Amino acid sequence: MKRALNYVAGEWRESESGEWAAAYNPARPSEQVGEVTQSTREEVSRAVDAAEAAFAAWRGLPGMKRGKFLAAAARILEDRADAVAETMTREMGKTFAEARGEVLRGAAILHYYAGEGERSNGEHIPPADGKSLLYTRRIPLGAVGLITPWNFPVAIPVWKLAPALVYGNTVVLKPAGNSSVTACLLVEALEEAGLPPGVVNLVHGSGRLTGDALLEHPKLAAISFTGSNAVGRKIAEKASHRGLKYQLEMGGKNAVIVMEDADLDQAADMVVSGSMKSTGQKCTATSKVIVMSAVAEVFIERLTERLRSIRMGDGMEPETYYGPLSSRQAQQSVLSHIHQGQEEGARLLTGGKAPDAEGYHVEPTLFAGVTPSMSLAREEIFGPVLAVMEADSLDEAIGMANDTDFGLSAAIFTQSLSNALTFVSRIEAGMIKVNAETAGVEYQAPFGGLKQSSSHSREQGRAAMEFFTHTQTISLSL
Ligand SMILES: NC(=O)c1ccc[n+]([C@@H]2O[C@H](COP(=O)([O-])OP(=O)(O)OC[C@H]3O[C@@H](n4cnc5c(N)ncnc54)[C@H](O)[C@@H]3O)[C@@H](O)[C@H]2O)c1
Ligand SMILES: O=C[C@H](O)CS(=O)(=O)O
Repeated sequence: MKRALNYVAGEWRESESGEWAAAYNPARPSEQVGEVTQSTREEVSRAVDAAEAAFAAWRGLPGMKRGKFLAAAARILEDRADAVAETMTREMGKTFAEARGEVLRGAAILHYYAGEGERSNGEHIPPADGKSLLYTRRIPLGAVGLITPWNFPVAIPVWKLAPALVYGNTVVLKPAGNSSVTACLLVEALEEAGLPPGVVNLVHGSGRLTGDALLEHPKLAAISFTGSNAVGRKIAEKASHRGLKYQLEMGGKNAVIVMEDADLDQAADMVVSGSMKSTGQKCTATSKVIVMSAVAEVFIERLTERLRSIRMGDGMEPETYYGPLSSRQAQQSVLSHIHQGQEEGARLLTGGKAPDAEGYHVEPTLFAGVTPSMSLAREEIFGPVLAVMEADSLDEAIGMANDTDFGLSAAIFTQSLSNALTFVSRIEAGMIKVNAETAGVEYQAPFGGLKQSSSHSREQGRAAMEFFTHTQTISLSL
């Protein structure tokens, strides 16, 4: 069993609080997989101090040198993919195959941002007088706080810390409680890559206590958060109160539209994958399908058949399609949404229960007859629950897909270029897919949502530079 310690100024330490939180395997709740040190406010504050102290020297390194540390960490992660993946599976439940893929995705992101250290980060602009030198440059922010969720314990911390570091910032990472052990393995890779002490710091503990301690530290230069809207709103309020730069990526209620001319087998396969992989615990997961009435019966039949063939189980077993929900609380929340859907009159076609087995499982669940006012059509469920709605036109379907406070991801299945372009031009989502599932983003492209899904900056790709740097405009008259 691993002890998740803080990593501050290059040293692994347990908290002076003497308090620990036990971590259990959601597939086998009797199996303890770790214990996580619970930081005090002072310890979080000292982590920011350490990041601030390391900032001047780190920003002073050439970008190429900073990038080489990231590339070294990527290679270490690649070498340890199996071990990190097993820890992730046993800590938060996703299948080993997905966990291993995520670790390699994290390594790929580190390699991508290593390359950023060699790319231009400013531009020369022709001056009005034709003589002076007018140009821009990017400078780092300083010590940055990163608060991350449990559902992508490697990919999300990496897609924040990699750009933060290569652009010259130092960081304090606060992972979610049920991904703390995995976060330690990530930071171990960065440490072994030779990052100087204080460049990366890791603190564990209660979200509220550590979050408040980060947000209140006068030397913190920015905060990047990924998680629920409820917490995001609190962070935005505290950050804006002190004029702190902040970035929020939050919930989603992601729709798929299935047109009459769609390849229905392809659409059914992609809807199942988008809604059920990772047990539906993705911000970009498909949660509602709006199908043209003319093909609804056939499509629902094919969807139901696929969902009933899904095998739940322990994510370490190769034949498992999806594992348990990440915690008992998550399982109960999903079951509560299912119950509310039934109370509101939606038709349960398959699933809907927790199987009589060890682990926080919920069956693949499909509802039909869902109307726009139902909670199944409006609220983020973050579980293996899919709502089918019917429409008679693309115009009606787009209206139903946009009828949400969120705007993260959306997809359409159609063979018609006209349908696809109409969808692209009118759907209110940051991530738009045609004939592909709503989940899955490419790290070299901007990622983020509209409306309440985001604070409207973008992560990943070169877009990350916008948040993790300031732009300076310089005019030299010689
Ligand atoms: N848009 C995206 O990129 C994206 C990606 C993954 C998950 N999510 C969202 O995250 C949610 C699930 O993740 P979660 O359960 O970890 O979310 P959460 O908001 O409960 O926790 C996220 C992080 O915030 C911390 N936290 C909790 N309370 C805090 C507080 N008062 N102040 C500061 N930090 C606090 C937690 O410890 C954790 O590290 C879902 O809503 C999902 O849609 C969004
Ligand atoms: O929750 C995070 C996003 O869903 C990542 S991805 O879309 O699965 O890549």
